[in-house]
Amino acid sequence: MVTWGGIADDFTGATDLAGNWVARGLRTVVTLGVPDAADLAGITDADAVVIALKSRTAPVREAVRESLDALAALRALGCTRYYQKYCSTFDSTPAGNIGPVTDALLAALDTDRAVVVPAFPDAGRTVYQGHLFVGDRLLSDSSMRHHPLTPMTRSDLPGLLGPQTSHGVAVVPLPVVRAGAAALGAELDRIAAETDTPVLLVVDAVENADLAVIARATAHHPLVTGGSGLALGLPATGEPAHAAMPVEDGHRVILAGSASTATRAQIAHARAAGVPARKLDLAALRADPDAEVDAIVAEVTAAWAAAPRTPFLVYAVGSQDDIQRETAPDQTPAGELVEAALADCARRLADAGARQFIVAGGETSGSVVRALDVRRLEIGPALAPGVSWARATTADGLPFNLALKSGNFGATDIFTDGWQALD
Ligand SMILES: Nc1ncnc2c1ncn2[C@@H]1O[C@H](COP(=O)(O)OP(=O)(O)OP(=O)(O)O)[C@@H](O)[C@H]1O
Ligand SMILES: O=C(O)[C@@H](O)C(=O)CO
Repeated sequence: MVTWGGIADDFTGATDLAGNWVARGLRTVVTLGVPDAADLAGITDADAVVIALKSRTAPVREAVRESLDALAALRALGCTRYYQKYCSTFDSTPAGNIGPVTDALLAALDTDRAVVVPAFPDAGRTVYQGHLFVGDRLLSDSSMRHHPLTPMTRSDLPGLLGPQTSHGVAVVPLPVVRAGAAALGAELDRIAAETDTPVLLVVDAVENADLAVIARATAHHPLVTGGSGLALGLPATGEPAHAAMPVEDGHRVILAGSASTATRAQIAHARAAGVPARKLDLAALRADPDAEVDAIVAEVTAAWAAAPRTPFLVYAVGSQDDIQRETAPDQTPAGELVEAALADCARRLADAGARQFIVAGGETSGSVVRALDVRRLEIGPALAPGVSWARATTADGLPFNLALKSGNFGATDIFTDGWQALD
């Protein structure tokens, strides 16, 4: 019976949440986009279903509509609890899309509160006094300050969320969490009873033990919101529930559209280790995208011919200077060019025999996975906190091994050593 329904605002985030549910013993399926009736009928024996949307940077109305469609699909599956998954670095703008989606889900579920828990200590995300930290830095002092789509220039969650929601936002500090689930639950009740309108409750958490307390205190809440960390706070229902993941025989490719610091370090490491690589040429893409993709495919297939088991890395950003933030009004933004090119590369390289993909970046993963026409993922072993191998099948039944890596997740050697589970 499906209990949990996840609504994730990007594809890497969806596999991140799914991986953590799997780690707690929940059999979890990820659908890419809102599932139709046929997709729903194919979901059997799952405890949790995550619907991956590409709504993080979509227009607000679209993000809300898609999230409500996802909620309706999850309700149709019989879910009784819902998890709005957004980025552990709270990627959003003053317009949204975190707050508007939470408001809409609260209204649709007719509930008066939702906790806000971006903390994911295993990945270095902690919340203290309502402020979000990335490692030892405030969010606004981290590399997220320079994100090409959602630059995060402040760290206080009420300040970030306030402009995005029509509801009140309260902070529940760490000592209340450390007082245990009963005390935390009583405090959440007290705050919720103070107003007639729903309230968003930012709860501090710096360790997994704090997440376990929050999970217990919210066990009766229809809706929780956060990064994936809160899923790790659930009581384990058994051994990790990884899907069997047959290794698909074929070539390996890494597609990195992410501009994040961790991805850049992973690219530098892979290049230093001799992984054949090609950086997208933005000027060439602007001039003639098909010709640039033709040239990439020719280079990758030649490299595979020489070394069939060696992955090839196609990437967008080697250093901060590569990021083009401004474009003339009549020009396609660089990010769109990159996503379209990597999506095209994915399709063409799959036709040429690629069966094992690591894709870096949430937006990038959305574009790539759509181009591959993958409808659902079954989650396999983890490569890093928040990153798992998955078995993917296209609408035509073509199977892949796919790992969708969030921009700032994964150790430096993930592009060289992340393949071990497939060896
Ligand atoms: N040179 C560039 N100039 C501007 N934008 C770029 C450039 N290269 C890539 N991009 C865009 O930057 C965006 C990066 O977002 P993406 O979500 O893929 O990665 P990320 O933010 O690092 O990952 P995550 O969302 O998982 O944290 C994509 O839309 C990508 O196309
Ligand atoms: O929560 C995270 O940090 C990731 O799953 C993510 O959403 C990055 O795109």
